[in-house]
Amino acid sequence: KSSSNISFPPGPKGLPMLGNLLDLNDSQLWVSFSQWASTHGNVMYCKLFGQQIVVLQSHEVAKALLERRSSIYSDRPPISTTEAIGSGFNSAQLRYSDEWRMHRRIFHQSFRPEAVKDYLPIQLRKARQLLQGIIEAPERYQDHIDLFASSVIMSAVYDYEAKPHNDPLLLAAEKAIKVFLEVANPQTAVILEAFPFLLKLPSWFPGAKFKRLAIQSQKNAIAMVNIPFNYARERAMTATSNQCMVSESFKRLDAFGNAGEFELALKSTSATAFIGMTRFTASTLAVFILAMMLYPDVQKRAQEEIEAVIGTDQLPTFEDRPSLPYVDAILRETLRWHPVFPLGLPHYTSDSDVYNGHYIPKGALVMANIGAMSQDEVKYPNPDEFKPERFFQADGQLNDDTVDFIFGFGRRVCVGRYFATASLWISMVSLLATFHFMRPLDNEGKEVDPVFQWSTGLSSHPVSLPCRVIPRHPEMTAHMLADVIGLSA
Ligand code: HEM
Repeated sequence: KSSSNISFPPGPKGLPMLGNLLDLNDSQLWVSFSQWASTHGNVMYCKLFGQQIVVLQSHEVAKALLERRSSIYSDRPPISTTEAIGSGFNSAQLRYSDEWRMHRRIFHQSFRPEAVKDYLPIQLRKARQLLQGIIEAPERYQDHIDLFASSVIMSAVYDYEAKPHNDPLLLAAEKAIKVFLEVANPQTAVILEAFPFLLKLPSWFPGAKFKRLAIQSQKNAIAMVNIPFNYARERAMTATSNQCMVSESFKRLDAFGNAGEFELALKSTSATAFIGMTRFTASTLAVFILAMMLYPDVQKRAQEEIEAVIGTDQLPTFEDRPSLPYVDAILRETLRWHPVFPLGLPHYTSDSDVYNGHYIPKGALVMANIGAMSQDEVKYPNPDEFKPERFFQADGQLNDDTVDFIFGFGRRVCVGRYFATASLWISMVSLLATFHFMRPLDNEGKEVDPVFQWSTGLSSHPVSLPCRVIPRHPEMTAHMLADVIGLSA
C-alpha cells in the first residue's frame, strides 16, 4: 500500500514461477493477462522479479491514462540488451527524450496523413508487382507478400528498388532482424522484450551464446542502418533521387539545427521504419489470407463489390477506395480479428499517479492489452468470428470505428499507421480482384482446414500457412497481367 486509503490496483497473487512463465505460449501472453483481468478488472497490477507491471485491459482505460495523462505515461522502459545487440537506433525503444522528439518530428514530416499521399504511387506499383509475383509462383505467395512489405518501404524510405530475388540490401536487413529476434530465443522473445529486467537473471540465459549472437547482431545492425542510408544520401545529394523519406528530410535539414544529430536520427528512423513495415504489414497480410480462406462468403462479397465498381478488365487503384466500403471493412476486421501486435509496446511511467483510487508507481511498465480490446464482447459481439459487417451502420454506411487502438496510444502511438493502412488496403484489394484464396486439398481432393502454426514472439501471425491461390480469370498469365496493369512482365 502506498498510503492508508490508496492501494495498488488489484492483481493476481502467487504469480507463476519464472519456469512456468517461460512455458507460456509467448504470442498468447495477452490471453493470460486477459484471464487474470476477468478476476482483477480493467487495471491490473502485478510485480514480477522486482518490476512493477500495470496492464490496461480496456480501450477506455488505455485512453484515460496513455492519452489523457500522456505527460506521465510516454516513456519506454530501459532495456538492458539494447547497446549489446546494437538496437539503440530503434526509435520505438528510445526513452522519452529530446532524441526521441527529433525522431518523431522526422517521422511526422514523412508519414503524416498529408505526406503519405506522396507514397501512393509506390504502393500501387508494389501491389501490382505482388500480383505478378504470385501469378508466376502462387505456391510461394508468402514470399511475395514478404517482398511486397519490405520493398514498398525500401522505395518509400530510401528510393531503393529491391530486386525480386536475393536482393543484397533486403537480405542484410532481414538477417539483422532475424538475429535481433534470435538474441532472445524464440520462446522467450516476447517475455524478454516486454520484461527486459529478466535479463538480469543469469541462470536461464547462457552467457556465451548471448555474447556471440550479440556481436553478430551489432555488426548486422550497423550494416542495416548504414548501407541503404548511404545509398539514399548519395542519390539525394546528386539530385537523381525520386521522392523518398531520406531525400525529403534532407531538404528540411536547416529546420533541425545540428546536422550531425539530424543525420544520425534520420538514419535511425529510416531503419526503424523498415522494421515496422516488414514485420507488421506482412503479418497482417498473413492474417488476411487466413480470414479469406476460412470465410469464403466474405471473400465472395468483396469480389462482387470490386467487380461491380471496377469490372474485370482493370485493377483497383486508390481512387476506388471510397466506392469499396466492404473492402475497407475487411481491412478493419483483419486488424481487429487477430491483432498482430497484441500487447503493443510497453509504456513506462515517468512519475507516480493515482487513477480511480489506485496507486500507479513511477517506473512501472504499463502495457495496453490490445488483444483483449479487440475481443471486447460488448463492442464486438462474437469476437472470434470474422465479420466485416460489424463496421456498417444500419443505413449501410461505414461506422466511425477505424480500430485505431491496434496502433497504440498517446504520444507513442504508431507513426506508420497511415502508411501501413494504405499499403494494406491496396494490397488486399488487388489480391481480391485477382485471386481466389482457397483451403488446401487432402489426398482425395477434398477441401480441408489449413494446418499451420502461430508465430511466437511479439508479432503474432500464421506461419507456413498452406493456401491454394488461384487466379480468378484462368486465362490470366503474368504476361497478360503485365498488360492490364501497365508494367513490363
Ligand atoms: C500493420 C502494421 C503496424 C501495426 C499493427 C503497428 C502497431 C504499432 C504499435 C501497437 C505500436 C506501439 C504504440 C504504443 O506504444 O502505444 C507501434 C509503434 C511504432 N510503430 Fe508501428 N505498426 C505498424 C506499422 C508500422 C510502420 C509501417 C511503421 C513505419 C513507417 C511503424 C513505425 C512505428 C514506430 C517508429 C513506433 C514507435 C513509436 C514511438 O515509440 O514513439 N509501424 N506500432
